Amino acid sequence: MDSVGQISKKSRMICVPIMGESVEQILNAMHQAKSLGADAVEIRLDCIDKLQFEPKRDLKLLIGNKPLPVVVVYRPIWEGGLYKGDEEARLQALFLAKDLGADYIELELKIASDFMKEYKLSQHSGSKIIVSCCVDNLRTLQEDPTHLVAKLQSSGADIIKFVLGAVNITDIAKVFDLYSHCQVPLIAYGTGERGLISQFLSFKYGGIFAYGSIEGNAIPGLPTVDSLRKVYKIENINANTQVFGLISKPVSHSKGPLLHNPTLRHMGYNGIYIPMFVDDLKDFFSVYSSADFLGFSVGIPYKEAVIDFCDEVHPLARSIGAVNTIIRRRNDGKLVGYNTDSEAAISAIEDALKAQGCTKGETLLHEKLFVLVGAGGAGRALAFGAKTKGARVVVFDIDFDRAKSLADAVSGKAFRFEDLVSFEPEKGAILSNATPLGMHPNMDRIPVPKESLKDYELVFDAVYTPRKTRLLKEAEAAGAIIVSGVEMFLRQAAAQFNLFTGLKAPEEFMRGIILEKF
Ligand SMILES: O=C1C[C@@](O)(C(=O)O)C[C@@H](O)[C@@H]1O
Repeated sequence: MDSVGQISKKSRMICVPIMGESVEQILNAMHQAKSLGADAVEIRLDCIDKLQFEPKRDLKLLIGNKPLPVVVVYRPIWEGGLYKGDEEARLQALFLAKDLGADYIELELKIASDFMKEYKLSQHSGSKIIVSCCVDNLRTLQEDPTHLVAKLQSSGADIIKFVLGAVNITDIAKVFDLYSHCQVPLIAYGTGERGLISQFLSFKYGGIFAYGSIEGNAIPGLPTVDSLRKVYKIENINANTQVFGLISKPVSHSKGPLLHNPTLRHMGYNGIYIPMFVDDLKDFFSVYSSADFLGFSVGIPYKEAVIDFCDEVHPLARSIGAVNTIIRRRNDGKLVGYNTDSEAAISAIEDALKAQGCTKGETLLHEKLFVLVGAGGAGRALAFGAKTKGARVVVFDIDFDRAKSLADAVSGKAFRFEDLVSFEPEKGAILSNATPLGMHPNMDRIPVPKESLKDYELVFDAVYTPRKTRLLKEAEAAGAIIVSGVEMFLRQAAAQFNLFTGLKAPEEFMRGIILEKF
């Protein structure tokens, strides 16, 4: 906001919605939001216990003691809120909030014009008026969202707000489109996990608010303020920021954003790396086809299926049958798929062998028995990598056919998962886990019986949360060299960074982040 109280499209704020049930809770949360780096808070009066709420007394307390600019919302049940009482009393409370000096009051589109007439409110006088509209599902909406935006604008609002229940991440592209149809400052976002990207990218498209929560998962679809400030640093985002993202389902477990975002900044690259909850690859690639979306990591369960959506696939990725990295080639916009998992895992294993004094030069895995558990995307990358280095590969998977087809592809042998218990590896064998067993939160799981671990020279676990899985702890106790999935994660991400940006990834910097944050 400038000195005459106009809101410029450039004034951008991180706002925390507060849904406390008592005035005391709200006051505490406002202070917490401030200490975490929020610029504004949104108080939901309809969440306060209605038996305790006394508008005059409580609004005085709340507005009189606000540590940050405050948006007052009193959401009625007919717009998805909790307020069920008398409409006149609700509107009077909002007017009172304005009188008491609330920085913003929010009015629902249905009542905004009448309210402003009745209370003789005009733009640019005292509190700013936000006029909002919440839509559950684009598919059942009777009109085009741009019409709604036009209606919101003609209400005379200082700021307009469009909130959408995001059913698919592709809905959010429609939300981004609204910015180009809007002459007044706009707040637009999608709710839920599929709407998350609308908060990260709000400032790219010209939004004036991005919402964050105080604690993780408190409000589905909201990142924490702390992460918006420290991981994503969204205050730096602008129209030219290039977008990289992880396509996955689920996606929230990934530590990719913790690693890629600081690295992009460290290299002075104007980019952001965000989690993208994708339900349907075809829809996703047809909607997010602009040059702004420059590269993607691919996670579970899409590493194999995504091949069909690449215009070109690197031969290694093609033979593995799994792509974990896609770039939109800058000169022709084509999607090119790569696999950075394979080299990452195999080089991590070889370096660990070298560090322990095994010196067979380039051919450390040559002729070694490579026992692989799990024949999914990660398993395929490991099997092909090991085979390329001359190892003899054996594959276990709960789906025997899957094990067999991978084993055949690398001239190896497949075994039934049940036989893992009695399998006796030769001395010096390498064990690799490429199943999710042992991953947070099921950290007590182990893919092989611990008694069998003594025979392995080295044990690798592709799981990277936790850093030292139960499998690795037991293997270490049995005397094996251990290699954590964190090492593979780091290396695949560094190779991805090279492909995404065309720059040489600062590996030592990235390693420092891993040591500090993982
Ligand atoms: O397997 C992984 C992990 C990952 O999916 C993630 O969760 O960040 C990112 C992928 O690039 C990588 O191949």
